[in-house]
Amino acid sequence: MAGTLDDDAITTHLKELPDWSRAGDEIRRELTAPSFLAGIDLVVEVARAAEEADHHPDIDIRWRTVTFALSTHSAGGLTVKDFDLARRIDRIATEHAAQ
Ligand SMILES: C[C@H](O)[C@H](O)[C@H]1CNC2=NC(N)=NC(=O)C2=N1
Repeated sequence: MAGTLDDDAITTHLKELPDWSRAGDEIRRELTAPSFLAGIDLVVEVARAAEEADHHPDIDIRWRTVTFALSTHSAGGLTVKDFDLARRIDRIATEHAAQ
């Protein structure tokens, strides 16, 4: 299993992910989809990517606003798996025109 990253490594990863912010042991991104259903489509695609990676975000859906939170619960902190999935979510968001 991937080990937890230290503060320096987390800061370095976050520099490449400007839409994500750290909140303790997790990173978060809030997105606004063009419509409620577009947000749901985005969530479904992220869910497929999460299953493929066997790594699952916490997801909050409020009309067109979707928030993803990533943490590696089994490791007790942030690992490369979180940043890999964050990059994947960014690509999916771009395809869905979510900001
Ligand atoms: C057995 C399986 O690999 C684990 O339960 C996975 C599933 N998805 C997970 N997702 C997240 N975010 N953190 C985990 O520690 C985690 N563990």
